[in-house]
Amino acid sequence: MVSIEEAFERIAKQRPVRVKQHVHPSEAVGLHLADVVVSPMDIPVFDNSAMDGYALCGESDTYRIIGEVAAGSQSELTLAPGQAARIFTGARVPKGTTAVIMQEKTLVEGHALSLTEIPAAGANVRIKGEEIRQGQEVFQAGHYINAATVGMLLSLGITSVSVFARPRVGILITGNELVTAGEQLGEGQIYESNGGSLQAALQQLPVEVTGVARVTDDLESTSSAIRDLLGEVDILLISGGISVGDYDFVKEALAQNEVEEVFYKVDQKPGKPLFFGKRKHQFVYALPGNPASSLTCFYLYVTPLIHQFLGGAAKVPERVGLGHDFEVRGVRPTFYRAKVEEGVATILDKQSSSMLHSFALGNGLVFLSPGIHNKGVEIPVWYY
Ligand SMILES: Nc1nc2c(c(=O)[nH]1)N[C@H]1C(S)=C(S)[C@@H](COP(=O)(O)OP(=O)(O)OC[C@H]3O[C@@H](n4cnc5c(N)ncnc54)[C@H](O)[C@@H]3O)O[C@H]1N2
Ligand code: MOO
Repeated sequence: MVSIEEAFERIAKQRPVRVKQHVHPSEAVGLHLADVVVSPMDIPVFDNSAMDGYALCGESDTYRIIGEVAAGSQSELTLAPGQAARIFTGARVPKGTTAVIMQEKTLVEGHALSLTEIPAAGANVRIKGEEIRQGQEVFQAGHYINAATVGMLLSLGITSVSVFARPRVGILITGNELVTAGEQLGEGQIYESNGGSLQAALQQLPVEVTGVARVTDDLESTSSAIRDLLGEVDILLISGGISVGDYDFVKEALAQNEVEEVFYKVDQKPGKPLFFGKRKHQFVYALPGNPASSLTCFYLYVTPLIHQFLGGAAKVPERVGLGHDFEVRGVRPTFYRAKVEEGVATILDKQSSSMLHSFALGNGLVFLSPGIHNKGVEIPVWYY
């Protein structure tokens, strides 16, 4: 058995093989850039107006309006001192423009324009290249691609970026007692839920879920299902069958498939019988079958490895205040499902590892060591 810190460390030490891939920016959100991005062009692309109003040439009280430029139009208009042009936001400013005045600050009579305020030189003109220059490094390798990055790349006309590929993740569910929702429950049976909750948790991350497979509790089928899945995934998540019962075959089946143990059992509650192992460049987690244990282990120990595949850093837990006195009975350091609001954590009722309701009502896992904790102490939280 390892400590929680040791388990985190052994995962952090892994160096998954990151695969570079070229994708359209619209498919890259949530990923990290594998290479620098150098701008192929200036942004703004040309000098243009930031306002609907009038392009002016020179400083004067009145101007003569000699034409109009709309956004997207191709105007060859050139202004001489004392001349103005009607202009709209985003339109290229005519040659000779010294400033743009917004229309609210003008009086117009026919072709005569007078100003109620004198604009500073260059006012309301967005200059070609003022944001980004052609040849400039726009993003470093490793940059996290958020929605704005997608927009920025498209505004530069970029249609292909190099990213680290989404890891392929497979799920294998063990348990003879499990029945799929929608089917009839027999004696001693329960509805299967870990496949769905793990898949849902994965859907919130940039990974490719290869599928959810099911296997009965026997060594041969478990071993052959693991063999098949290891043919197609980077990370395999197995649910259940990892404890010490007579029908728990996962550990033996992993050994049969040459999956080396990195650790087995963590001194924590819930999720003690967690197994983490690897085979060459592939990783396997055998998550304890209890629904809250399986999801807790996923958030704590699977997500950091996924971030390593993607080229990002693991999330550091935030610190929040404990909203009430609380005693951790027993000897195992414990993760509790909590509702965290405005920096204050309330530990929810019904925390057994078989219970998902508190997990569903909460928004974070808080960590407490055994003993008494007073209201207001700072504790770490992993939001989910
Ligand atoms: N003698 C011991 N027994 C147990 C120990 C122990 O140390 N010694 N550890 C307990 C702890 S802690 C956990 S956690 C569980 C983990 O056991 P397994 O990983 O082998 O999981 P299972 O036995 O297959 O299932 C446990 C529990 O969860 C339900 N389950 C399993 N899979 C699903 C699923 N996909 N959807 C919904 N519910 C599921 C299953 O019916 C069991 O009730 O072992 C303890 N025992
Ligand atoms: O490790 Mo188990 O999750 O406490 O029930």
